[in-house]
Amino acid sequence: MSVRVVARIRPLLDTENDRDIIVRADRADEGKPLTIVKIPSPKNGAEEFSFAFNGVYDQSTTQEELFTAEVAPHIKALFQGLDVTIFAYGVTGTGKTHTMRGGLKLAERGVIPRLLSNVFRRGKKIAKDSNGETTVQVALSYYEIYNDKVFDLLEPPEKRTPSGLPLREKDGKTVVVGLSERSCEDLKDFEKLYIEANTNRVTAATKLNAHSSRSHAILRVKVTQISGDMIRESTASAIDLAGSEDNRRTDNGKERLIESAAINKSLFVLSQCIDAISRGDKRIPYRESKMTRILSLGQNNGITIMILNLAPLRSYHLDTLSSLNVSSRAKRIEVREIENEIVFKQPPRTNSGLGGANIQRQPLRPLNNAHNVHTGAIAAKAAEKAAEKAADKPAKAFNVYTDKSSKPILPPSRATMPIANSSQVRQVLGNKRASEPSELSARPTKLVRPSQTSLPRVVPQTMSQPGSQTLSISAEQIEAMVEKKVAEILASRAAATADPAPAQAQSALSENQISEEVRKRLEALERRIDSDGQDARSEGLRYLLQAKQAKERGDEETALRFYELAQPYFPGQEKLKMKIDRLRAKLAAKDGGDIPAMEAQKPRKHRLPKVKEVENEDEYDGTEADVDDESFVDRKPARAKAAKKKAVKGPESDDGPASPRTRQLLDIVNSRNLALIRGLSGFGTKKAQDLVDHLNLRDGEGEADIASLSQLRMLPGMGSRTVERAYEGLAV
Ligand SMILES: Nc1ncnc2c1ncn2[C@@H]1O[C@H](COP(=O)(O)OP(=O)(O)OP(=O)(O)O)[C@@H](O)[C@H]1O
Repeated sequence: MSVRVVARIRPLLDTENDRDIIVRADRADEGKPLTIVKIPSPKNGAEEFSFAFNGVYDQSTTQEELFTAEVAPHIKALFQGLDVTIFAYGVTGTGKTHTMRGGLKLAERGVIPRLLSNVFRRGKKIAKDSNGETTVQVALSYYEIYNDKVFDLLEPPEKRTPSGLPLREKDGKTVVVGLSERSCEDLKDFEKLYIEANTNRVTAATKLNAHSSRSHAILRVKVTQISGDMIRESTASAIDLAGSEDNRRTDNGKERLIESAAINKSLFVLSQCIDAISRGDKRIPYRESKMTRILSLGQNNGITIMILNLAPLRSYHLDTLSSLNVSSRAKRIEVREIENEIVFKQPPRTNSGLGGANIQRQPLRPLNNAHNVHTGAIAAKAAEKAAEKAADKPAKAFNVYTDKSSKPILPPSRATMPIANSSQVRQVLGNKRASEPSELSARPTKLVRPSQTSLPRVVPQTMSQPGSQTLSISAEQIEAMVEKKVAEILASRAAATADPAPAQAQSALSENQISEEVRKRLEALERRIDSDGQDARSEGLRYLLQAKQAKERGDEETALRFYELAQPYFPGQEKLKMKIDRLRAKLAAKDGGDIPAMEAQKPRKHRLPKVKEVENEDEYDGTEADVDDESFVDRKPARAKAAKKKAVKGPESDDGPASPRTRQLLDIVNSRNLALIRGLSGFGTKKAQDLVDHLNLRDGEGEADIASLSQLRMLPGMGSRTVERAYEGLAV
């Protein structure tokens, strides 16, 4: 089944005026359910765009109607062993939290409390119908992803470590290592835990001078059915994503931009994943952000429902178009519906392999079920009781009331109709980046303006990971870079948003364009990067990897965005800068010069000799191939200079024929044979692996073998000393 994508248009708030309504729900045919969202073109109000969804819920839709139509039908499947994921996507203030969490009153309860209520009710029924032979246990995990770091919300904020909890792949699923899990007997238990956890979320956010809605919140409800020695586990995940708004249209200060960059990055990666899946690419960039790793859209077996929340107002116009574009593509994602199999109780394992102080253990699963068992423990009844004292209530806390049986309501637009064809989705804009009417900034925001001091505190979290080589960068520089970078990213994002044509044109470019070989190499590099942990260099490399992949598919706008994201990690690197400049100029030439003026006018100087001098913009075509993308990685300007200097008086000059020893060294290097390279003097496994990865990357770009020692010295992680040691260590 495809990911089911439904849109929900929220009603007007008291302060909003119905004159400003521009988004409306519609149906494909008279008498059919609502499946279409209509919105005018920002450039020409007379023109209207239509986006088709599996279901559309208009302003009058109640919480109960939405739940009954979209979530309740899947509770049965959950108990049959299928995992269910429900996530809310949309701009800040469009009703994601209202939809997922809801309000205080019974009728205002959102998807999450209703889901729990239904789960408990069904669990009780199963136990009763089986005369107590089957017991149903419910356990909760609740965590947030803030600035691409995972924090347990069932633990008090004081217990957080700056780097958050790590993720691991286990049996084909992404698990959060060390995440706590609490058993939950009934709705009251749940209410207490949930309120306490949301208080933790607000407290933690306040400490950072941020707003809790700037993180993605993930509630995981694990249902374990035990019958004799048989166990069946399944999980319902309810995810309230952070707002996907464009910062140019909010009153975000510079400080918030760092945080926004993390949100934008994860949501951008999400949209990249959606694009890649809908194009049928083999490689989906899940690993580029924690949120997408956890969400694993289209990878997880089970049922996925994406709720796109929309505000009907003009002040959200461009953001609404952007989110409509992303989510309407998500419909094409196919999800395998595979039940989690029943497993049998076995003696507990002594070591699960996953560390972490809080990790719970679970019974050993038979290996033949390993592909779909859940990790994480069945939280024992003796699980830690929630702290008695709930401090300040969260801003949007709600009460869960005992469940009253409610009249089932027919789904207003439970559409099983096939997705409308793409012709129904109108092209939105031309190529030019949309300028914003001034009224677009008028919408309310929930963002808290932080103090000036928050920037240096937040930035080093990202930049100062172990292994980072970019620490010399000052807070001011970062601030300037971030400001510039975000402005640029958002400018190009708006352009992409305003014009879905390139994305659709891209879908015509098949993934065959990335050869199998290149894909393998990229994946190898990705794994390598991943194993490097979270250091800033890895982060930079990830962006470079993304950029290269985008370039491979001919998506230069995306490539540019990723190169720009990578830039702060490789400060002072002329090659990268030139690459960015060139791409900008090239795109500007395509777009008729409509790029941020400050960039378009940049003088092109300090070119490295290797790069072809460019006289006019036409000549940019084809100049990419002669630039080694990653040659700046691991290299500070001073170091590059030193390497150059040494190249002249190295083991041997590159002039004239290579000596036998040089030949021998180059042969070993060019063999790409890990064992041989590791055998070189001064090479450890990591260095050897880095070199092989890099050579593979060069291959993917059609670059020739390493022909000289000076060329070798210029490779990432090499340098003169390494080359000298390897050279000296060779017996001729
Ligand atoms: N369907 C609805 N009915 C009534 N009020 C709604 C509805 N949807 C949203 N609202 C109201 O709109 C406001 C914004 O909603 P909410 O906070 O849920 O947005 P959000 O998308 O979660 O924003 P953020 O990304 O900042 O968390 C709230 O006051 C909420 O009560």
